Amino acid sequence: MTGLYVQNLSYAYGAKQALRDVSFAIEPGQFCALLGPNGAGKSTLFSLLTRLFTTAQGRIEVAGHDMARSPRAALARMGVVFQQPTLDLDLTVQRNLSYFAALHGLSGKAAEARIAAALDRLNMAERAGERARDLNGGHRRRLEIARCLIHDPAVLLLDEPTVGLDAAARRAITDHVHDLSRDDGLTVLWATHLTDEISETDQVVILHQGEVLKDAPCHEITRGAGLQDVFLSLTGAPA
Ligand SMILES: Nc1ncnc2c1ncn2[C@@H]1O[C@H](COP(=O)(O)OP(=O)(O)OP(=O)(O)O)[C@@H](O)[C@H]1O
Repeated sequence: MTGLYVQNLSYAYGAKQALRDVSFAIEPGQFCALLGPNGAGKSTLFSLLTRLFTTAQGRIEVAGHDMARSPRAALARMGVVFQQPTLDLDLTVQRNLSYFAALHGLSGKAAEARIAAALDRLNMAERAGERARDLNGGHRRRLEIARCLIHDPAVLLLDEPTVGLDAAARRAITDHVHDLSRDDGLTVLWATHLTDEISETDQVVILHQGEVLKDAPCHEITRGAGLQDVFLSLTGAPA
């Protein structure tokens, strides 16, 4: 299986319980929005999914690999875009990608082919020779998404990837990642607090104060109402 499974996950910072018995499953090729207001626990969940933190309470499975028992295999199948950009701004687009490819043991023709395919996928092929510093915010984010595809992951995790972007760039990035799930079969977990990034057919997991309040297709959660109104009434937070 190539999906993402989270079962009974809990995590506390000392006395502060950040996640409480969180469970959800994302089937292969599904786009799932993790929707939660500030402080809901999204970043804590991402830290557990990327193994920055570990917990004895609960289970994570990535593309069939148990995170606790086979962390290397699980992480190898995962592409991650963190909330804070992590590009080397002094390197070209191509060098940013070849550096990342080398970290994953890819070099030579194999690396070149994967880099070309990833740039093409994000409509960035003509930017390969530009320095990352000279790209606008939207293209820098696209470059980070291209980079997370290089090692051929099955599951993509994106933590509020549109923060700081204007409306057009936000729309472009959101559309690109929806395409990756629909056309390429990638399983996507997209953390956000912005309901307009979510499509009717997306799975939506609503997280609030460390607990899952809803886990269903968007249209089942809204039943004709606006997602923003539903989210607001569930969490009491401005969407
Ligand atoms: N290092 C820490 N020590 C203590 N409490 C923490 C720590 N990091 C986060 N928390 C608390 O855990 C809860 C979940 O935080 P988390 O950052 O995971 O939420 P979030 O949904 O990612 O929010 P945001 O959108 O603001 O990043 C919050 O109540 C937060 O204050």
